[in-house]
Amino acid sequence: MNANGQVPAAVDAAATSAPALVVRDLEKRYGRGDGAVTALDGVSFEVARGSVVGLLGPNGAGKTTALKSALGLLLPDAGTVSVMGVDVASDPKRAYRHVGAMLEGARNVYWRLTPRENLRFFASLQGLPQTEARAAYHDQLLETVDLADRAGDSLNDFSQGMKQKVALACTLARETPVVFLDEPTLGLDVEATRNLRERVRALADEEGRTVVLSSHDMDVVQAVCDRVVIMNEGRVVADDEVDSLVGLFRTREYAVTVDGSADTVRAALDGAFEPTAFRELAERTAFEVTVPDDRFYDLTDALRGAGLQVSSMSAVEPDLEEAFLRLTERGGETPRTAERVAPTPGPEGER
Ligand SMILES: Nc1ncnc2c1ncn2[C@@H]1O[C@H](COP(=O)(O)OP(=O)(O)OP(=O)(O)O)[C@@H](O)[C@H]1O
Repeated sequence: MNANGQVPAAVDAAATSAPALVVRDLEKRYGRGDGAVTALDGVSFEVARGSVVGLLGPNGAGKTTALKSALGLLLPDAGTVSVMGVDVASDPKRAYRHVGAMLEGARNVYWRLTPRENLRFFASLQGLPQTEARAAYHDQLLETVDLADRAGDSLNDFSQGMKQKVALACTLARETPVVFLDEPTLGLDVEATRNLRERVRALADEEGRTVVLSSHDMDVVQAVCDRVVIMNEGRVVADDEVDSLVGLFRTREYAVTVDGSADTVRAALDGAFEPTAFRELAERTAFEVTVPDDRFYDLTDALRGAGLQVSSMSAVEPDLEEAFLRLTERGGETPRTAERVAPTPGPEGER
């Protein structure tokens, strides 16, 4: 719950049932002629209300350009964005009332004010009255970023990391239904990172707010996000639940140990599979092998045919980092695996 004990920020009538964020067919090129860079090449995705969605991609994938377009800070060449049902291009002020953003490199806080004064200031800009409940909410936010004991000190003496924490708390103090966080854990220490993870989940689970999070920290993304949208070279290459993306690769890579030599394994599998990471143990050989779903029994048959007895076989547990690397490793070309996770048109389920 927020300072009012309810879902924050009044939502206007047009916005009552639309998804929190709808991005449709966004295109953006920077520059002209030979030097032009295509930053967004037909980007579409939706974010359901009350969910936490990670926007991921390697450097230059177009994440910041997409977020800036969603905030109306940048005009796309084509496509539309709506926030809580409000079209950003035709009604930017109304759309902006629904969204708070902390963009990388833009830490807009007032150095002469204290953290508590900053929070009050950003809340009042949003038209939120100063109540006791709101003051208590601000204390909670300062706890989250581990600055409760510095709440009354001037920011002038704060380190960069501390100012960033204040900026994060100020973004949340606007109590907007949608929050964009660009690299929110950059520069945060372990304790503050853990608090932030919990706070982000609480924003969605307890306050019903929607968070779009861009981060290179896959542990954070895997821990807090319901879904991820992965971009590469200006396109969406995956849009799915975190568990599904990780699961895409779950049954594919196996760690195998057989009774027999590495040479026998190579002779049995080479040409048909690509065994790697060989380790010869006494009388046994351990190796890893990637197997397409429909060829698992070809693998076991080939080993058995060579007289090799399998003493252990386990799926190598992938994580989001592994999924991310596999989905983006092939440059601009959409990876084959992503065809299974490409976004399907149609509304997201409301939570
Ligand atoms: N103002 C600009 N002028 C020219 N090219 C730009 C500009 N801003 C971004 N680009 C280019 O557009 C592409 C997408 O950049 P963008 O910053 O959106 O990517 P990103 O995914 O946010 O990357 P990062 O993770 O490094 O922040 C890149 O090739 C980048 O060089």
